[in-house]
Amino acid sequence: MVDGVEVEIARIGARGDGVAMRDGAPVYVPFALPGERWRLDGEDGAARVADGPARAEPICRHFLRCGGCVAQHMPGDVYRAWKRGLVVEAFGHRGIEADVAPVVVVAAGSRRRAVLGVVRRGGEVTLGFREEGQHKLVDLAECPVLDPVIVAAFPGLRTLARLVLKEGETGRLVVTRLDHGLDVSLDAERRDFSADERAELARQAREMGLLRLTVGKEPIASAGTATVTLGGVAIAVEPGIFLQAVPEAERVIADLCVNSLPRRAKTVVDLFSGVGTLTFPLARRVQVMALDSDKRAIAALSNAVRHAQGIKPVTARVRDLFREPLSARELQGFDAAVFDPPRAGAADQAERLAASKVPVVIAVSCSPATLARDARTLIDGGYTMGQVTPVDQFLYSAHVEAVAVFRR
Ligand SMILES: C[S@@+](CC[C@H](N)C(=O)[O-])C[C@H]1O[C@@H](n2cnc3c(N)ncnc32)[C@H](O)[C@@H]1O
Repeated sequence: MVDGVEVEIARIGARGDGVAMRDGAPVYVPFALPGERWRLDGEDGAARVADGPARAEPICRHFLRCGGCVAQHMPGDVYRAWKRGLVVEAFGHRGIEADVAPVVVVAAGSRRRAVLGVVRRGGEVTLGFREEGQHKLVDLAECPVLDPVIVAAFPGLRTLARLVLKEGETGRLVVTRLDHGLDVSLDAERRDFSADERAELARQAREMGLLRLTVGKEPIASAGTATVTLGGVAIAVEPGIFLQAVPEAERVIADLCVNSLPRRAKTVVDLFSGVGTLTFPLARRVQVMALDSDKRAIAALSNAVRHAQGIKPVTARVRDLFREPLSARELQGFDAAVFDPPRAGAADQAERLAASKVPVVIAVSCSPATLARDARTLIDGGYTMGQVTPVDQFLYSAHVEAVAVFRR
C-alpha cells in the first residue's frame, strides 16, 4: 500500500476485502465497504476517512482479530449480494450466465463442526480459529457462529489441550456435535502418553460429558455410540469424518437433490457420497448407488443400510473417483447423478458425466470456482443448467456452498 493515498471502495472482493482501483490496478482494503473512502497507510494498514452506507454491528467481540470471520461489518443486503455474487462471478469467469437464486442463509449458532487451533504458551492454552496463512490465534471467549454446545465446551477443551501440549506446541482440535454429544479429536505432535496421563484425559472427557475423545489416532474415552442421523437413518461414524457444516444447510441441499429428481426416477448414483448425507434422503424415494474413496465413510454407510427402515435398496462401494471416474458406460441406466466432490471439484468425473446420457445431474459444491469449471464441461457436453442455489453455511466467511441442476 502507498502512504497517505486516499481511495474509494468500489466493490467487495472474493475474500471479503473492499476493492478500490488505483492507477488501473486493484487495491484490497480489509473490512472496507463500497462507498467508503480509506487512506492507505503503508504496510501498517488503512484508515477510514469517510463513511459510506451504514455498517452492521458485528455480532462477536472478536471480529476483526479472529481468523474465522471476514464479513460481520456488512449490512445484511450487502452481505447476501456479496455471497450470491461469488457464485455469479465464478460462472461468469467460465462464460456462463447463471440463473442464481437468492442465497439461503443459515441461522447463527448452528454450525456443528469446528476446526480450532490451540497453542500452549506460559502454561496457558489459547484456542481460536486459524485462517489459512494466518499464524496468530485469538483466544475465543465466544463464537456466535458455532453451536452453543461447542462454545460451552471451550474451557474444557483448553484443559484437554493443556494436558496434551508441550510448552510452545500447537495442535488442532476437530469438534463435532453428533446426535448424543460432542466428538472431539485433538491432533498434536506428542504421542507418548503414560497410563496416568491417559486416565487423566479420560477423566477430563467424562467431566466435560464428551461423547468421544480421540488424541492423535488413539481412542481415549467413549460414552456411547457416536451417531449422526441423516435422512432419518442413524449412522455410526468414526472420529473426524466429513459432515456438512450446518444441519439446516444439509437439509436444504438434500431437499434440492430430492426435488430435482425426474418424476419417474428409480435409480440414482451418489458420487462422493461420504457417510450418506445425500444418499439416505435420496433412498427414501429411489435406489441409490453410493461411491466414495474414504473406506471408513463407506463402511459407516453400509452398516447403517443394514438397520435402516423405509428406504429403497442402497449399495455402497469404495472407489477413487479422481483416478477412476465412473465411465459414461457405467453411468448408463441411472436416472440421475449427484456429485459432491471436495474443493478441487471433479474435472474427470464431470467429463464422463458430460459424455453420458444421465437425464439429470445435480452438482453440490463448496467451491464456486470448481463448480463453474465442471458446469462448463457439462454444458459443453449438451446439458442445460437450471437454477443455481447458493447455500451460506459458512456464515461470515468468504466461503459459500452451491447446488446446480443440469438436465438433458
Ligand atoms: C464435500 S464431501 C461430500 C460428502 C457427502 N456428499 C456429504 O454431503 O456429506 C466430499 C467427499 O469426497 C470424498 N472424496 C475425496 N476425494 C475423493 C476421490 N478421489 N474419490 C472419491 N471420493 C473422494 C471425501 O471422502 C468426501 O466424503
